[in-house]
Amino acid sequence: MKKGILLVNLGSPDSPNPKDVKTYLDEFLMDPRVIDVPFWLRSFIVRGIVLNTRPKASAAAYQKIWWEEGSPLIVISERLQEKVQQQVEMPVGLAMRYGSMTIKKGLQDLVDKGVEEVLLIPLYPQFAMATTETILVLAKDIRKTDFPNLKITDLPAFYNNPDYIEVLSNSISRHLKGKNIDHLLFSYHGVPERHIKKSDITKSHCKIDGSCCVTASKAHQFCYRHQCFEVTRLVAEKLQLEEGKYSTSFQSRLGFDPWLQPYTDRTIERLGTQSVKNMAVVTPAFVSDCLETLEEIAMEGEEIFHEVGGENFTTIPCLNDDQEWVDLLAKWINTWVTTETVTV
Ligand SMILES: C=CC1=C(C)c2cc3[nH]c(cc4nc(cc5[nH]c(cc1n2)c(C)c5CCC(=O)O)C(CCC(=O)O)=C4C)c(C)c3C=C
Ligand SMILES: [Fe+2]
Ligand SMILES: [Fe+2]
Repeated sequence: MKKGILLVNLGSPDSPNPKDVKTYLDEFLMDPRVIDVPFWLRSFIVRGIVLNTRPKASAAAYQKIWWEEGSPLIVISERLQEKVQQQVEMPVGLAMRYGSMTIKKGLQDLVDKGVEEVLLIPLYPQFAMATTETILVLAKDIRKTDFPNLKITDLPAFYNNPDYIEVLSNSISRHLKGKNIDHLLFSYHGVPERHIKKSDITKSHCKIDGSCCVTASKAHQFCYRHQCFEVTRLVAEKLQLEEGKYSTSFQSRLGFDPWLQPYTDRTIERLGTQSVKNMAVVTPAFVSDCLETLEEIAMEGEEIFHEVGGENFTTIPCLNDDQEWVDLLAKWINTWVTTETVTV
C-alpha cells in the first residue's frame, strides 16, 4: 500500500482583513468542539455577539504580525512540510482544520498521488477536544464520505515523548544561551475548564484541583491540563531548572466561563511586580509561531511586563522548522513505515 503523510495545523484567515477574519472565526467558533454548547446557543453567542465585534479587533492584531508571504502560522507550517518532505520518501501534505487549506483538499492531493494509507499528524503536542479531537473527527467523516478506501492512522499526542522533550529543551537552551533569566514561564493556550471534564474518560478523575493532574490516571491520556503540566515538569527536569524559577500558565481566554488557571497575563504582571527583572516565555502548546505567540506574548506580554517594572522579556520561538524537530517528525514517520504502528 502506498503511504503518505498529512500534517494538520489549526489554520489562519486568508488575509488580515476584517471580512476574511470574520469568515475564519465563524468556521472556528461554530465548531462544537471549540464552543461546546447546543447549536442554537452557539449561534447566538458566535453570530449574535462575538462576530459583531471580534473580527475588527482580531484583524488589527493579525495586521501587526502578518508577513509579506502570508500568515506566519501557514508560512511556517509550509516550511516545515517542505523540510519533512526532503527527509522521507513518500508524499507529505499539509492541511488546516479551519480556512482554505482544508483537510479534504489535503487528503485529495495525497489520493491523486496514489496514496492509499495516510499517517495523519495533528501538529499539537497535547491532546485537546478543541484541537486534536476536532481534526480526527473531521478527518474520519471525510474519509467515510469521500475516500472510503483510504486507511488513516493518527499520531497520538506526543507531550511526554522523550525525544520531543529533548528537542524542546534544546531549543529553549539555545534561545536562552548567554541570557541571565530570573524566571521561565511556560504559557499554554487555555481551554474552558468544562472541556477538561468532558474529555475525562473516567468521568470522575479530573477535578481541576491541585492534585488530580499529578495523581496517575488513565484520564490523563486525554487530559490537556495534565499534559501541559507534564511538559513543564519534564523540560524543567531536563534543563535542571530550579524550583520557583519557572512556572506554568494559560493564555488566550475568551468569554466568561472559567478557563484553566493561572492566566498568563496576570502571571506576567505578578512576576514583574514581584521584582522579576528578566523573564522568558516559552509556548509549548504551539509548534508554529502564530497570533497567540507573536502578538499576545511577544507584544502584549512584553508590554505588561515593562509596565510593572520588568526589564528584559524574551519570547522563545516555537519549534517552527527547527532541524531537530524536522528530524524527529521524520523519525516518527519512518518508524510508522517500518513497523506499521505509531507509538510515541
Ligand atoms: C472557545 C474558544 C477557543 C478555544 C477553546 C481554543 C483552543 C485552542 N486554540 C489553540 C491554538 C490557536 N488558537 C488560535 C487563535 C484563536 N483561538 C481562539 C479561540 C479558542 N481557542 C480564537 C477566537 C482565535 C483567533 C484569534 C482571536 O480572535 O483571538 C491560534 C492562532 C491562529 C493564527 O492564525 O495565528 C492558535 C494556533 C489551541 C492549541 C487550543 C487548545 C488547546
Ligand atoms: Fe485558540
Ligand atoms: Fe487532570
